[in-house]
Amino acid sequence: MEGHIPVVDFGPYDLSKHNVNEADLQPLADDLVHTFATVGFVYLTNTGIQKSEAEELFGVADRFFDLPLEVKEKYARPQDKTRNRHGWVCVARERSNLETLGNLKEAFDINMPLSEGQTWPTEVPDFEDKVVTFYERCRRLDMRILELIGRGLHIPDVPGFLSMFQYMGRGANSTTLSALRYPPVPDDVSEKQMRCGEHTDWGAITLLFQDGVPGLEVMNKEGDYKPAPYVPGSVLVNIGDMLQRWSGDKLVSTKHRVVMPESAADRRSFRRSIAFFTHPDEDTKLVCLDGSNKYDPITAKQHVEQKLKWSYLDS
Ligand SMILES: O=C(O)CCC(=O)C(=O)O
Ligand SMILES: [Fe+2]
Repeated sequence: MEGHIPVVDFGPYDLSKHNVNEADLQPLADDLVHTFATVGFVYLTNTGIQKSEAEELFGVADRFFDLPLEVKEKYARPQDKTRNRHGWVCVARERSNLETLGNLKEAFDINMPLSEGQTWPTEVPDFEDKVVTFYERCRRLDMRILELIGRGLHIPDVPGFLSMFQYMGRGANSTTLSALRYPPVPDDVSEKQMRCGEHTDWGAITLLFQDGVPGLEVMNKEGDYKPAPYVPGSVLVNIGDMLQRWSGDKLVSTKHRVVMPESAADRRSFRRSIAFFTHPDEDTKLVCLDGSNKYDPITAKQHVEQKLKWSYLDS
């Protein structure tokens, strides 16, 4: 338990394990679903994804973010919301909710496969290779977590549920890997400014890899924000709005934010994180997994379009 967020050992189903007995996985599946139904967030240890793998990605992202503005502009994410969400997002362009200021963060979003006209930044030669490798590691871990969620929810057709994620990274699926970097806190910063304002994630689940600079806070059952610091070697996983709706509100999409750190040293530091926002294929009908008709069965694509309507400052 790190604060109010449980730490769960994913060892029984880490990425190196094959032909694992279903019965041996059920306790882990039950544990995960219980945590996602109550807290909405969990730290997974022993996933098979090493700390060094995330650090390599922080490194290539840093090399991109350190490039001059005019170079980064070439890779700016298009404003046209109907297009794939791929590219660079400059500091303070996005807001997390309608009340807050733009976030003090810079991002490179990767939504594979790239569409026509979208490119990898050639100024950082190993960017594409490192991102594609890490994306695949996240995708594989995702499929295992989703499988356990399916088992823990006692969905009758778990393979059918997993098949709704089959185009992740390959086709009509809006799963996005976001490399994030928060700049040092300016001296004259407004008290209301956040690194990332209060929000819930939109998708099914999110994998989050953080560096050691604090600031992430997750709301607890009492409605208070509590720190969610980096637990070495872990992956922080949370439920998004789409899976909350899809599960008929059994699993909870919990509010979180990234505040300015307190110590002078941390305020002078960049904060880095990688978020892997996992979505089902665009044409997936979100028919309540519990067999109820609590929500209309909109498609995953319609769900994302509703969320995109208000997330930009300049629209
Ligand atoms: O950077 C972080 O630690 C969290 C970012 C986040 O919650 C998001 O981008 O949705
Ligand atoms: Fe988030």
